[in-house]
Amino acid sequence: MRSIIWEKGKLKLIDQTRLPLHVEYIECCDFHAVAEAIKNMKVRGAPAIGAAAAYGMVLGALAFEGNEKGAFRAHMNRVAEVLKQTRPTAVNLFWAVNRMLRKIEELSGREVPEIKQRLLEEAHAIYQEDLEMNRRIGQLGNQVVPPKAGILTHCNAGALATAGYGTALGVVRAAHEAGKEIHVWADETRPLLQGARLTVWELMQDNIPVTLITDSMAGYVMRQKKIDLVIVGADRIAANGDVANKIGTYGLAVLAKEHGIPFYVAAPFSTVDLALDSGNEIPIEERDCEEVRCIYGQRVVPEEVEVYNPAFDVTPHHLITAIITDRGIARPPYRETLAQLAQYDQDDNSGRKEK
Ligand SMILES: CSC[C@H]1O[C@H](OP(=O)(O)O)[C@H](O)[C@@H]1O
Repeated sequence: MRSIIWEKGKLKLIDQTRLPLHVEYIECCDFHAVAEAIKNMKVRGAPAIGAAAAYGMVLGALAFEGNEKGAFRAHMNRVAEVLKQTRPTAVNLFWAVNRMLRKIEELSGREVPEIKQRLLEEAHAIYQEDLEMNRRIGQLGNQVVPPKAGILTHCNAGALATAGYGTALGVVRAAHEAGKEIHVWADETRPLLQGARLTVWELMQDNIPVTLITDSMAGYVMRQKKIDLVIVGADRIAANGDVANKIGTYGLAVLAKEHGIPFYVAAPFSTVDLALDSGNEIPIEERDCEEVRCIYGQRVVPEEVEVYNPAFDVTPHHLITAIITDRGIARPPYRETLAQLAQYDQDDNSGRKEK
């Protein structure tokens, strides 16, 4: 399935808040609609948020009337700020919007109509590159998956969270396609149940064996030796290898360490933020308390109970076995190996475009 479709000058998104019971697309005709879809998690997942925001920039550009370049740039800076204010943790959002702003600067000598067309091409490139990166992540990640493995996942880092194929689930798909005997144990992932609603749905569509567990069962299934490796996605990776990911990831990493189970993170290199020295600097989104009080809009707790709802946590690098990226697998010491992979893109002669 495709979570993001550009069609006839509009952006179509699967409404992920309605899955799996309803497969519905929403149509975004302007950048405000894209911002609302990101904020309300109708589209979610770090790479998917980035791609959606890039197309949001295109919608903003197409709405600009006239050809005065200074006014166009001022307008696009306002569009960028609206999109950047939607969610603070996934660096892919800021990476994608800034890449679109750089493209506008690169084209400062061109006329506005041409800039608009080139922005659409750049958004398509971001989307297509993400798809290619995920397949590369899958290929590389397959190396760490034994011929027969129980794999624990958390949240959804699949096709729905990206331009397609997935990051953590990209590794799962590649192992399955390679004929390995894998069984996925999917954490439901409270409070919004991305694991129960999205990961399970994706894997069942691909006939990949999956068992749903509650988040609190993870330690017990590890103790029962059902798990051979844990693999999760990421929303932001600091220079020292600390990883921000869906709330509950840190606890999984501690449990994996206790049980001697390898713990992998899979992400495109655009998720690495070398400007941040450690995970202490990663902004953690806190979301509406009603997300914890209700399930599918049905309140399940006493009204007005105090709630704390951080959407992410930070897993310290010493709990992470390896970080699987499209540029290679980084292992400790991450500060050095991530910096080497950053250089890889400058040296890469495979014809891939510079970011
Ligand atoms: C492929 S990155 C997916 C990443 O994003 C999710 O967060 P959210 O559902 O709030 O957008 C989660 O952290 C996943 O690991």
